[in-house]
Formats: sequence, C-alpha cells, structure tokens
Amino acid sequence: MSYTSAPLLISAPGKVILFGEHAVVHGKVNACNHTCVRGSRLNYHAQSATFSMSLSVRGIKLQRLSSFSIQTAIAASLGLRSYLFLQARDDEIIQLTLPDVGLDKTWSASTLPGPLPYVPEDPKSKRINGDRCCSNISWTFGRNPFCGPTNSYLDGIHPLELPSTTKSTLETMINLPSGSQTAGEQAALAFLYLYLCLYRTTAPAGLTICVRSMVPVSAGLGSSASYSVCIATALLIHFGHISPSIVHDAAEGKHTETINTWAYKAEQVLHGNPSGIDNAVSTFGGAKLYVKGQGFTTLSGFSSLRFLLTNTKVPRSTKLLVAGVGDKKSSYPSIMDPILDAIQGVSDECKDVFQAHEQKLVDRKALLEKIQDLIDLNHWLLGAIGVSHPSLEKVREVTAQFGLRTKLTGAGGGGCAVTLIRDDVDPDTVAKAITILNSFGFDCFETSVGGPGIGVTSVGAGTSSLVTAEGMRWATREELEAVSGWRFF
Ligand SMILES: Nc1ncnc2c1ncn2[C@@H]1O[C@H](COP(=O)(O)OP(=O)(O)OP(=O)(O)O)[C@@H](O)[C@H]1O
Ligand SMILES: C[C@@](O)(CCO)CC(=O)[O-]
Repeated sequence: MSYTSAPLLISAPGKVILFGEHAVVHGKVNACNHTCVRGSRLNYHAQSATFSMSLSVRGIKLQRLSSFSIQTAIAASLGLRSYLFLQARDDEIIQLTLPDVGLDKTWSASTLPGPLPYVPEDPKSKRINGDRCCSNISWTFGRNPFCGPTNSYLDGIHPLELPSTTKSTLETMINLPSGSQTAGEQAALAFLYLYLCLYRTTAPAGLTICVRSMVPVSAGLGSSASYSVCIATALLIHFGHISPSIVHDAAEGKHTETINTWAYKAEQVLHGNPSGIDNAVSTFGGAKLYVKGQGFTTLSGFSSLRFLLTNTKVPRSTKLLVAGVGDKKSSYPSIMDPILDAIQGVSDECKDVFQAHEQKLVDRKALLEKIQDLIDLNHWLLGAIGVSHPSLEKVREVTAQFGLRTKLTGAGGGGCAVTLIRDDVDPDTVAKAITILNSFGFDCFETSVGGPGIGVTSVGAGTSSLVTAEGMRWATREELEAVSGWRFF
C-alpha cells in the first residue's frame, strides 16, 4: 500500500541569522539546572550569562565545580524556500534528483543495507560504536522491527557513527571517494541515512524525489537545513510515520517536532556538529531566540525589520568553518571563551531592546540604532574568531558609504552578508548600494523575514508543470512560488 499515491509537494524556508552564529554551537545548558547535588548551590550571573556551582558542606564552601555558558542565536525564516516533489513508485527504484547540486541517481532498494536496527532501551547498548549496537541483532532488509522516530539507537548517537558495514555500503553506493564529498554526494548520504532509519515494509520501497532550492546553496542562508527539512518530511510521510492527511488536517501540526528531530539528523550528516537552529527555523518558521539543547522562544518584533542580503558567491563549507572554530576553542580557550561570551552579550542586548520596545520604553528609531551597533559588534567578534572574509569586508565597506551596517550571516568565510535597512533609508540609497555591490560580482536582494515554516500541498491542477519529477526539475522560481494550496504548520 502506498501512503502517498498522489504526488506531494513539500517546501521549507531558508533562514537568516541576525546574531549569535557559531557561538550557539558551543553553548552549554546546565543539565542539572534545578536538581543539583545535595548541599550545592547554583548561581546565575546575568552579566556574564554563566552558571557556576559551588558546593557547601556544613556551611563551608568547598569548591566551585563548573561553569556553563548559555549561547543564544537570533534568527528568522527567509522568503526563499526549497521545494520537494515526492511520488511513490510501484517498483523498488529509489530515484533522487537534486539539480541544484548536480546529482541524479537511482538505486534499487534491494541493494541497500538493512534498515538501522532497533536497539532496546539498555544503556549499555547505547554505545557510540555502531557495530557494537548491532552486534547481537540479525536483520534483513524488509524484515526488521520498525525503526521509528523514538528508536533508541538514534538518541545521542551521531548519524555518522553508523555501523561500519552500513556506512561503507552507503559510501560505495554513492561512490564516495573518502574525504572528498561533493555537495551532491553529501546530500545523497543524508537522504539514504534517513531512508534507512525511516524505512517500513508497509510502504513501497520505491519512490521518486526531486528537490529544487531557491535558497542559494552554501551561502549561509540555511540551504542544507531547508533541504533536510524537506527530505525528512517526505520520508516520514512516504513511510507512513506522518499521515499524508497533513495536507488537509490541521491537527497534524503536532508532527513538526518529529520533522525537526529528523531534519537535525540529516543536518548532522551534512554539517557534523550543527546547533540545530537552522532546521528549527526552517521547520517552524517565524523569528526565534534559540539555545542549543533548550529549543527556542519567539522574538516578536524581529519580523518587522527589513534586510538587504548580499551573496558574495565566495564558496565555503559550514562544516569546515564550524570545525575550525571548534579547534581554535580547544587550542585557545582563554581567548575564545570570552569572545563567545561577548557574542552572547550581543544577543542579550538584542533581546532586551526588543523587549523594551514592546513595552514602549524604547521607540523604533532607538531600537534600530541599537540593532545597528550590535551588527557592528557581532561582526567584529566573528572576525576575531576567524570567520570573516575579504569579500564580506568589502560588502561592509560599500554599505557603510551609504550609512548602512552589515555583518556576515551564517557560517561566514564568504557566503552572505546581512545589512539592516532602517525605516528612514530611501529606496534610491539602497539601489545605489546594490549597483556598486553588483559591480563586484555580488548578488543582492531585499527581503523580509519571519514567514511560515514547513508546508505541504498535493500536486494537482494549478501546479501542472510540476506533476512529474521532470517538470519539477525545470520549473521556474515564479512557477514554484505560484503554487497554491499550501498547508503550513
Ligand atoms: N537544493 C539542494 N539540493 C541538495 N542538497 C542541498 C541543497 N541545498 C543544500 N544542500 C546540501 O547542503 C550543503 C550546503 O550546506 P552548507 O551548510 O555548506 O550551506 P548552507 O546551509 O547554505 O549555509 P549555512 O549552514 O551557513 O546556513 C550542500 O553541500 C548540499 O549537500
Ligand atoms: C555557524 C552556525 O552557527 C550557523 C550556520 O547557519 C552553525 C550552527 O549553528 O549549526
């Protein structure tokens, strides 16, 4: 039986990070926030946004145990989206077409390694070593227990820690030369990983998927997250973990958490060590304050801001940039930690000024002036941790000539910069800045933020050119953006 007899279109937005990128990856939330060792005391230092714990026995202070820093990022969904076409097949062919990253592959489901096995809730079996996890379970493709979203195998285990046999089979299937994966190969690996996790015999093994993205790839605008959210949603629906009735049924909105969890797994394949902010914003939409491991809260007011986004088109890899910052943090903690804490200071100031504005303690002009200052401060701090690039400094220089403030957004190292357009900036000024930025080969677009997250619609009249995967491959941006009938969660 097919859970998706009619083709579906799924879409998810990119994101723009205003403050806190990179720092958010390294934030730690105190797991024993409220339940500390008996006789211990937990203090929160608002100034430094750190927690420290001291242990007293009979009134004598013994020891400061640890310090935990919270790192908040502030981000919002973008108007640009990725779009996925999904159709179940009668045969066992898995067809994955990803025109934006030059990948067009088919596999026979019967050549895949078995689905990732269910591992019982035994802490000893929750080893990071995947081989150990599977050692005493025999399984064959199509006859395993269901590996559902609550599968303990997946909790706390990084997807790249797959059983070595599974991993090498997947790598052979995608023709992965070790160490040098192309964008398409990475995307295929993330897809096959989710396929193996979500596979269920009650749905057809075969499917056709084509993903198109209006989010520039590898530019800091969350293309990988919007791709991950789309493939997670498609496979959850295809294998019946989520009913395709979400196309019509508002009650199915509860599935966004599940989608977000699986999108994060795909992001881990693509990024190594993501904070989870990109997939959260792409899944849920809107404007968010996000703390790794804690989730997010809504930041009202952010969506009313206007931005100019400039894509320097300098290629870079989020995975490498995040790993580079991690290495520096390990080598020079006494230098890096204060910088990351200062970035938290920027996010705190941003949150406070929005709150003050909401309570009418600060007018809009003062709000925007403060945001401008914070943009400069955050960019300098990101420069200090080594993720700026001459192209990004050029964007700052050009926009500064017009009194505008700019910072890098996302992972940096090239990619995109975000410029705040204050209410008093006239369109002519923006147009002049864009002309100069274009002369350096940069792409610019004005955008609003904070729109909806994941959306699903069935393919039918009104989307005629997209009824096939082939149609999807060639659909224009206008055609994709004109698709109607979306149900957003
Ligand atoms: N439309 C797409 N089709 C297939 N794969 C995609 C698509 N968009 C992104 N990807 C995958 O995501 C990777 C890009 O991720 P990367 O994190 O470098 O950039 P980003 O997500 O655009 O930027 P950032 O993480 O800084 O916001 C690509 O190499 C590819 O594997
Ligand atoms: C650089 C980073 O902070 C943002 C990438 O869009 C990485 C992450 O949070 O996963």
